[in-house]
Amino acid sequence: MCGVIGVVAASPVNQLIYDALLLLQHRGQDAAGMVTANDKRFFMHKNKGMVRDVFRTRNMRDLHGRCGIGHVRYPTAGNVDSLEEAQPFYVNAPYGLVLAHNGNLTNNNHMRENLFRLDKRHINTGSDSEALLNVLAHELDIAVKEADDLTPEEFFNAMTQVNKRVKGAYACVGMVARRALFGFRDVHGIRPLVLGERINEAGVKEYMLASESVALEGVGYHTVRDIAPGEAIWIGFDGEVFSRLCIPEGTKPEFSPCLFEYVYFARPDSVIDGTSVYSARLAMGETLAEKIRSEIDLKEIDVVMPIPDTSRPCAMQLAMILGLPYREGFIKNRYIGRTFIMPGQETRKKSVRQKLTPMPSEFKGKNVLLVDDSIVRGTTSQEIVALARESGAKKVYFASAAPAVKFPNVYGIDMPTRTELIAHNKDVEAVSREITADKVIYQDLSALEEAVRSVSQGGVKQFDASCFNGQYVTGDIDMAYLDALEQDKIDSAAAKKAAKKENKAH
Ligand SMILES: O=P(O)(O)OC[C@H]1O[C@H](OP(=O)(O)OP(=O)(O)O)[C@H](O)[C@@H]1O
Ligand SMILES: NC(=O)CC[C@H](N)C(=O)O
Ligand SMILES: [Mg+2]
Repeated sequence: MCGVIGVVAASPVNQLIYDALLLLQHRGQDAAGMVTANDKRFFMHKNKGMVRDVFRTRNMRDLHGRCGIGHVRYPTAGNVDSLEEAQPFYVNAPYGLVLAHNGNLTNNNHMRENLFRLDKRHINTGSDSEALLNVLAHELDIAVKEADDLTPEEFFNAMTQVNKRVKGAYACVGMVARRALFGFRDVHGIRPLVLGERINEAGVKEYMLASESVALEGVGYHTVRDIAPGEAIWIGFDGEVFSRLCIPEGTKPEFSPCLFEYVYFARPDSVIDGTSVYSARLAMGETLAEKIRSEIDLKEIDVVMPIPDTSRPCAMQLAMILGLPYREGFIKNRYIGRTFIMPGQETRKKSVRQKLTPMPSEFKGKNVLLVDDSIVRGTTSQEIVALARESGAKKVYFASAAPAVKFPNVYGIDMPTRTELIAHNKDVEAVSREITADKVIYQDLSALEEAVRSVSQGGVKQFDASCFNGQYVTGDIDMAYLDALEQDKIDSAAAKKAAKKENKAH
């Protein structure tokens, strides 16, 4: 679940993009990058690590220009450790293009094969984003050959072709050298992308595209609107804006934003597709409270506690509705990032204990109801229930604002194998046993969807909820696809292990 930023301004944008990327850090902690542009060329810097580690003063000094794009990466395709796959990506023709991508393509292998065989382009990394950029470059090349020059019209024609060839989730920003900033969103609108603007001191309009509204509001822009599913936008370096729906003829894709953005990924202070994430999380707390009321005698619960950070609004509202005391039983170490998006199970497990410390006085002799936004691999819940018991809790109930996660996510969340999901092939009692809770209560999917819809001002009717119900909105995912994905993961883990062994031997 990466984060992207794009800006066209009247003064240097390096610091602005840096600040906006910091506000998107929760979407990707593994790598970060920025490309700026002046009237002649691009300037790029990217590396592995968090925003603060990647951009040093000396790097910032070299990022010239008043237009630019930025990216924070949470890898879902290719090699997790690879610097080569940090974004943005660059191709030199036509005109010179750079791209930053949030999402994950579901026809990556097929596309790469076609790029090589038909378009005579070689992709030297495993990144789906680099492949996407090459498809765009190829289609732009064809569009400009037919028209002799690149205008927004040719760009939109090329984007319609891209949307024909590329499947999966993609919310992107990019630039054409010396011409424009552009952005586009896949035809189902799975990943978010929002447009903002501001008027600077000289009265000139400046534009920003961002994965989440918090990134643009936090740096002094205001939200104009969400980019629509299948829409592409072109913001010339001269400030002229054009946009068009680039949905291939004969297709009628349904708008299906990712439900997990509201559950976990997005910051609560963002508004995505007209829906406040914070209000959605409060509403989740209300519906979950009703489920708890029907499953547990409330006299059995002494106290409600959130698992910081994401579940806080939900747990708070739930406690209020149930009339139970709300307490902070776990103190979060502010210097440890999000554990779910860290690579490697060992790191994730260790980090949960580093991140959350129990307050023994809140647990001693009490029946506690712990509330989290989701239980995915069960890393957090397993550790947390053990910590609660070690701290003297009598009974430990565990409630999840999301339903059981039973299927892989193929649209930009790194959970590609069914076996790593704690609820795969297990009923709720088996999950309770596994995390050693007295009882687990999951929110029902219909209640979760209704909760988000109830606060939506943007007319969102349906969601991509594939990790809960196994229904993939792009229509190209079946058992064979999921099996192959799993095999890929097993093979690459084995290859990594073998390489490590060989390195040691030398
Ligand atoms: O079952 P799991 O595989 O452990 O995944 C679910 C947990 O991971 C996330 O927390 P994370 O620490 O990433 O971020 P947060 O601080 O925003 O809650 C999420 O909020 C759950 O707590
Ligand atoms: N989570 C994402 O959005 C990842 C983007 C892209 N698939 C990558 O792996 O770099
Ligand atoms: Mg959490």
